[in-house]
Amino acid sequence: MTLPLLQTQALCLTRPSGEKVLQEVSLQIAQGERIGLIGPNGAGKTTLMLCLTGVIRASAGEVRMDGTPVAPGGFHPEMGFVFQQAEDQLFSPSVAEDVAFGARNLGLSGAALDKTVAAALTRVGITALADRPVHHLSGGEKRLACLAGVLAMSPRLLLLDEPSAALDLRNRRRLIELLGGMDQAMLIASHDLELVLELCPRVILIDDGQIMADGAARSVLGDAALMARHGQEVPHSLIHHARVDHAHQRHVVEIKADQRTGADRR
Ligand SMILES: Nc1ncnc2c1ncn2[C@@H]1O[C@H](COP(=O)(O)OP(=O)(O)OP(=O)(O)O)[C@@H](O)[C@H]1O
Repeated sequence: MTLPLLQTQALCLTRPSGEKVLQEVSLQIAQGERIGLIGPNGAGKTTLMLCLTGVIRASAGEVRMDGTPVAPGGFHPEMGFVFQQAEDQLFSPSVAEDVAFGARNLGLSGAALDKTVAAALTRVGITALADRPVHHLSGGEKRLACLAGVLAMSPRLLLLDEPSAALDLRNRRRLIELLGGMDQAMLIASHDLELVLELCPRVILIDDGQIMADGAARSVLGDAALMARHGQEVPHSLIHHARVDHAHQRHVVEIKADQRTGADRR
């Protein structure tokens, strides 16, 4: 049996206030798989990503990468996390130095480091910003700089939190093409459902810290009743299909309340 790239088992996070932010989240991500993570504001998408990368410690359950437990607080360069708030991620005096930071921590230096940084800047289309102070970037430019910094570390799993937020149409399209051309696995949390539809064959819908559906993107995103129950709308480009293509509906894997046992829900 092939080991999943990343696997969680019954991941829970309860705040000191008693609020249950994640409840028994079990999922698997295969090598190279692209998954959209959708759900309303406050559903727990960011919190889940922070737990997956070990940035915050879950109250119960575990995360494994290649079968090995992910230690909270550890350095996990095989996972590249692009934060929702670019300001949380950028801190070096210039864009190039920021992009170099993680790669340098992985042991790159000299010409090899320069080459890696130049390649990452080129991939996201911000070569011209290399010497700019990070606090002189626009919101969209900051997001691209964050992405370049993560790509420079060649992670095997990318976790992208609202990657298209603040991007203009040209940069959003560039991002979709860039991500679509990559063979790394990625989990993309987004309210941009058209982007999710374009990039992700699989979608996980979470609400109230629980996985509510996990299945083929067109099936989950095209299920109007399911989407409405969780404050979502069927993406425009699917509305026609949702009306006429009932065949897809059969494949929706909605997790009913009485089935939420913490077992693998795929
Ligand atoms: N540091 C924190 N302390 C206490 N509660 C928090 C903290 N960060 C987030 N929360 C709460 O945890 C819940 C989940 O938040 P989270 O940011 O994971 O949601 P999300 O699905 O990413 O939402 P959005 O779509 O708005 O980005 C929310 O109720 C939020 O208010």
